[in-house]
Amino acid sequence: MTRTSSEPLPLRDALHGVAPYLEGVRGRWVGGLLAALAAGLVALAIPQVIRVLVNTVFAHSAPGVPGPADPAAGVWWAALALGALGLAEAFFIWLRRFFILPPAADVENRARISIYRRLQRLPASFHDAWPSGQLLSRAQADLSLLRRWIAFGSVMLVVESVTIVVGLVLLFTMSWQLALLYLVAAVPIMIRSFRFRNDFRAASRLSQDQAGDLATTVEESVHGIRVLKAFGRGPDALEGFRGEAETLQGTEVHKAAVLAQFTGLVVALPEVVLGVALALGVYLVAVGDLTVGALAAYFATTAVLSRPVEGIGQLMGMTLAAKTGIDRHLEVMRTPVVIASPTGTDAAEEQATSRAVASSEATSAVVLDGLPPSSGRLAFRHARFAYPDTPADAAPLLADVDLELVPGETMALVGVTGSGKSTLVQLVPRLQDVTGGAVEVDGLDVREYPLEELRRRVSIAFEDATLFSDTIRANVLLGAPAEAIADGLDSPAAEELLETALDTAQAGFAKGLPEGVDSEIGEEGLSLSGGQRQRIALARAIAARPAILVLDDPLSALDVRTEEAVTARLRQVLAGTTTLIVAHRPSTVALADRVAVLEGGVIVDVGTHAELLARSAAYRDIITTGAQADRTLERFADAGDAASHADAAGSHAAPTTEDAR
Ligand SMILES: Nc1ncnc2c1ncn2[C@@H]1O[C@H](COP(=O)(O)OP(=O)(O)OP(=O)(O)O)[C@@H](O)[C@H]1O
Repeated sequence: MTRTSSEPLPLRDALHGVAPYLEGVRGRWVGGLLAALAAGLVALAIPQVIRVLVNTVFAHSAPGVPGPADPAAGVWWAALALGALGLAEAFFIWLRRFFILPPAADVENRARISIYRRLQRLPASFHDAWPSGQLLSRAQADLSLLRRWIAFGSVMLVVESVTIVVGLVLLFTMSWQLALLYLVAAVPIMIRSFRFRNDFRAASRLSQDQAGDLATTVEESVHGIRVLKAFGRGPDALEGFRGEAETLQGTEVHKAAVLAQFTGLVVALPEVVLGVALALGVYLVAVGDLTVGALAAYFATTAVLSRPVEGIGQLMGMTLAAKTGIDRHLEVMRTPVVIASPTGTDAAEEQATSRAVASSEATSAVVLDGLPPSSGRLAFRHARFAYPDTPADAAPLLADVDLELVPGETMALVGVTGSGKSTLVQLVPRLQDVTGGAVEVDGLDVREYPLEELRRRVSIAFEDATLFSDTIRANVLLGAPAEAIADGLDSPAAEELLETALDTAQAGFAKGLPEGVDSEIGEEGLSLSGGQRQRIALARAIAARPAILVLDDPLSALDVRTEEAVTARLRQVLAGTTTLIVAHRPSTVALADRVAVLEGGVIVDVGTHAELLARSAAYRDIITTGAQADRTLERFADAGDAASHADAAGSHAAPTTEDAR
């Protein structure tokens, strides 16, 4: 999916958008600019010394013309001045880099941290809509463009413009006829530059968006490499990638052609004019209207001017690319955070990051006054929800969900595939927000809680267990209460929490890995089996010690016996924790205190497993499908390893059937 913004932001607006990143670096940028200006002016002074030098020599050698008293000394002084000016120019160039490079890297870093933080805060629906490659390119390539523009482009654009203006003034002081001739070349260049600006900006935006799409394709195919291999789709994926890469190549070539056309004009026109200027200059010297020194200085000045005149197109291109990068960055930064804390803590956090204030200070300020104590009560009050892309005339996915869980209760949520179970449970920690009605935790609407506090009370484990490339210890203790890990992830308190969580989730296999719980589990935990990943993710939810545990079918990849062992331990260890578990199989449902049936966007029945079996045809339908799956899995398990079954039932840390398999 390509995300292309049709309208570029007005310049003022774009600059205003990046202003927070520039705080504290403006002084150094100005210092760098002054140094660069000084270098440019020194470069322009060199031809003036040449003029004096040449006039001195020619004045002395011309017969009948009175020369200076000591022409040799004049030459030495001029040579010395040239050397000194060369050294001064080199020093000022060094000073520009010294002033500007560190703050430019700082700006890039701040912007990168800000966009990362923003991505954390934007709702799940934003991430559903935006391809990851687009976000990657906005966090990487676009910000590198910004850094290069601050460090080089912005400064040199000012310096080269000033150099051109001052150079033209100097040319006029030497010979107005020759200067006028040089200026004639500049007018068509300026006219052409307006068209260039529009063409290049459009090409630049297109290439940056296409680069983002290409990054998405790489990311998706690396992520799904097993599927591509298994289905032999590698060559097709390569073809698709080649197509996208060639499209980008075409755009880049077009971009280069636009730039080359402009640069060609900028280079060629002054060169042609210089040829004419040589003839005119010699004539002016011959008729005595110009000194030889001034003619030499004229050409030396045009040589100094050639770099800025030729480079101005590149610098404009760089400026436009950086502007496009800023627009793309701000597109993400200005996407509203629709799921936010009510107290304004989010805004404070964002500001704090822009100012590069230590994040720990910024995020810890959560107002807890007036919040009810955590008891584990959970209720859905006429909750409605429809995804944003639902047609206006279609019924919402969740039409009117009314359900209450008492503290400590385990409730299973069942429903046919696609009935909205996962969506419903995501409303609890506000991964999605209700579009009507309310979800209450401990008697208070979840939208009334600071997000940090809500997510402390509610912990969730998903069917699709996402792990991070870190140790098992770090993954499990990811959401652990601050007090448990205050002394580090290997403190006794953290160790105890880790033990209990792994034991409850039947994830004892972790201890058998080469480095036990300190084993690195590879990118996204792909070195583990699906069932092992699910159990680590479950242990992570348990280690958060929530008042309310939401489990979105987190045991689906386990065999029936391992699942039974996990569920039985869960009930023991989490006796006081309210648990809402999305379930498909009778084995999970049977362990719940009550079961709620979701159908047609409403809860159609609530009761114990036995009660529902007796009275609900919908429930019997759903559960029969689940039971068939159970039996199939059981047959696999029986054929597998009977001995590991005995282990699983008898010892919590022992390998389960799934591990043995
Ligand atoms: N991000 C999304 N944007 C739009 N529609 C979505 C999104 N996520 C899910 N849906 C749609 O909402 C419906 C319910 O999905 P959901 O995952 O909540 O169902 P479920 O009952 O959990 O299904 P399953 O039992 O298969 O896991 C489906 O039709 C699905 O296509």
